[in-house]
Amino acid sequence: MIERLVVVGVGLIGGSCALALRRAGQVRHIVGVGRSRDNLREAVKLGVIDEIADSAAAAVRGADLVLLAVPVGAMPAVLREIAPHLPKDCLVTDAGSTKQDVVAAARAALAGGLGRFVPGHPIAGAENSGVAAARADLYQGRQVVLTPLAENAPAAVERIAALWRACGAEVAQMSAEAHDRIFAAVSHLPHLAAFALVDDLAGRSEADTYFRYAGSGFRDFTRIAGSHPEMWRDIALANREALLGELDAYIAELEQIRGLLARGDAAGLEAIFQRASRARKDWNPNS
Ligand SMILES: NC(=O)C1=CN([C@@H]2O[C@H](COP(=O)(O)OP(=O)(O)OC[C@H]3O[C@@H](n4cnc5c(N)ncnc54)[C@H](O)[C@@H]3O)[C@@H](O)[C@H]2O)C=CC1
Ligand SMILES: O=C(O)C(=O)Cc1ccc(O)cc1
Repeated sequence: MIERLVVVGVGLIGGSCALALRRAGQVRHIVGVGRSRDNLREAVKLGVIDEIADSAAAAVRGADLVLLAVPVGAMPAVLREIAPHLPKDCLVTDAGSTKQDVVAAARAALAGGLGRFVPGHPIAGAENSGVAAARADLYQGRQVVLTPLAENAPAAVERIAALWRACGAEVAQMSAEAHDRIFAAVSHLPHLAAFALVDDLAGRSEADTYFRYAGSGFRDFTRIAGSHPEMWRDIALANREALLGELDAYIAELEQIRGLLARGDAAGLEAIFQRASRARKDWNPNS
């Protein structure tokens, strides 16, 4: 049982975790901290948090668990603010979409107390943000990746893993480096590609006509272009090196397809489509 859970950033991700833990009967009192007073008032109204704190520093006094669910660019300042006020046995975890930058920020802010910080990333979410989008079942059947540090005691890692399992998630572990390399390819690049396509079309003089006729393929490819701009700015910059590598690989693949198309190479095009179609169906036949 968590006696006092502090959620810094009560939006889609932090709010959903609070709702899930409450539903699982794992938490007694939830304190929310954030930038927007209106959002926090809504969080109280929705039963996501019990109390609004004026600052992260004030909130963490007496806490036994702190979840950081702010955009990754905001993590360093939050970690610096809470560091001097964390009770001795209080664990801190995060939900940031990138891990090496958040770990570096924790290392700088917590120094000797680094063992209390267990980095994490729920692989569940949506293009919607804010506490109004939070759902108790967001993590049901989804994966959470923890990237434990050498400084973490096994019991600390297990406590955070148990927290996510109580939310309905399966928990995996890998290094922060492996995490950022993998998610650059399967999450960060697709978001960039979707933003780019929609931005290109939206900037055209006949944009309304294009959008009027766009069908389900366009909808599926671009749903995530409606995602939170500030959050994705932070993710792209935090994972810049890996993302640049993935962008180069994707551009090279597009260049290859462009060459085949320009030459009218039907067999070459079909071979690529064949490989991709089979891989996509093997990955997830039902979606
Ligand atoms: N949206 C998604 O699908 C997923 C997001 N994440 C990560 O979770 C974190 C939160 O994302 P969401 O919940 O989607 O965003 P959100 O926008 O719904 O919630 C973030 C909350 O943090 C608050 N906030 C922003 N800067 C702050 C600051 N400096 N101090 C205090 N509060 C601040 C905002 O007011 C907002 O209430 C991000 O690090 C994101 O990368 C991880 C997995 C999925
Ligand atoms: O909207 C979607 O489908 C997503 O891809 C959600 C998402 C966004 C960011 C993450 O770090 C993890 C999952």
